[in-house]
Amino acid sequence: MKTEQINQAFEYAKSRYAGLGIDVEKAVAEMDKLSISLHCWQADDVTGFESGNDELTGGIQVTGNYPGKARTIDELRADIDKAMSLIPGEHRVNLHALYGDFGGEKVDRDQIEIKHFQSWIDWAKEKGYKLDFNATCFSHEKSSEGFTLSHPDPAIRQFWIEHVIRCRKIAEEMGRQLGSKCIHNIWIPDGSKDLVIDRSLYRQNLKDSLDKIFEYKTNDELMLDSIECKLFGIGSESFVVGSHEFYMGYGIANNKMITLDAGHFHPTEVISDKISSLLLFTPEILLHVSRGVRWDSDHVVILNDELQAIAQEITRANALERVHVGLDFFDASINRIGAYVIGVRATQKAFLQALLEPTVQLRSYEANGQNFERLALLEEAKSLPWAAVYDYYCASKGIIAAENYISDIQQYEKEVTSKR
Ligand SMILES: C[C@H](O)[C@H](O)[C@@H](O)C(=O)CO
Ligand SMILES: [Mn+2]
Repeated sequence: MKTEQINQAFEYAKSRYAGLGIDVEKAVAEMDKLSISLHCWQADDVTGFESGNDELTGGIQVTGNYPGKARTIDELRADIDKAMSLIPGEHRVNLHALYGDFGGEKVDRDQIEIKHFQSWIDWAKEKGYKLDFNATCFSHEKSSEGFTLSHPDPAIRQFWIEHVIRCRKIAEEMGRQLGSKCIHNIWIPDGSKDLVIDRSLYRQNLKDSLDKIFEYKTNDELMLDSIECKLFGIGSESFVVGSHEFYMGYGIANNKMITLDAGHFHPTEVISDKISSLLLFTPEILLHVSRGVRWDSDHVVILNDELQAIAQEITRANALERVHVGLDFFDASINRIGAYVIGVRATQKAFLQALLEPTVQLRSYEANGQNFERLALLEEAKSLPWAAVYDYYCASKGIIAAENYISDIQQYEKEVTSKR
């Protein structure tokens, strides 16, 4: 696509939207404030850099063996940089505790410290990224029985409590050094393949562990905690301790953020419809933008109906500042950097489309009971020239617009990832 075409299309889009009372420049400026957190684990199939630990457990699975997976911290950082170079705006990087810079040393999870993440902070500072963080309660011998913070053995629970407290301290320091609140997410794999009699026991254990974890008070200006539920995982089909009800109850009672992962609910259940309810009761929300397909909750994000609905719910509720947006998928069957770019661009497109929606008119139709008019305008809005605005946004930020980024990724694959 040529610059001239982008500009012409944008001018047309601007006047088309102006006719509907929509200020395109304002929508673009709002979109530009949306900072998306890129999950580091897409680049290396959730392997991380712990010494001697490369088995992925916890009921999550990466399928595919496309060549070019990042094998070292330097490769992973280079891949994230490459992806960022193809995405307009300023974004964040979401790290997991198993991605520490351990220098080949065996550092157990209950021993990690800020020094193991200092090189990430320095790198982020140099590149202008902000960081988010996650405790890693899977891919470890002490999670091999399927339980961590809810384990019946108090010694195992204590090990994971210590790990999560350390992660919260690391997140706090990341926030301090980078001058931006670090979101720390807690997801645990705890659950069972088959029937469990004493569900209350495990849930009581998880509640007690979380209470102990949150006894350590962090500075809200530097970090915020979020807790993530799941319906089931591979090997935890019959029982998941941290269900939606569990974390929703805990989050509301304890003023914690709830993470809504788009792939963690029943196949026909959508997170878009949970946003306006949760925002009434929790301070903020963390979204894990993902795409469930049958049993898998982690396909590459695309611009589908649910992603559009998520963005619409947030913009219609005027809640962009209360929702943190992170990506969460892992696909090893295609170019991994391409997967990032597809996912972030799709997310940005969904938000831009939502910001360009003729919401004032739609609300007025709704208030007047003009439901045919509401449905008709919603349908027409789908084909308004929002894509021209997105291309213009890319170009205005000096980022390759439209499908032209495909050849850039092919080139990086030829020169870099295919040689790994
Ligand atoms: C690797 C992440 O912690 C993980 O994806 C988590 O957020 C999740 O969604 C597990 O299913
Ligand atoms: Mn998730």
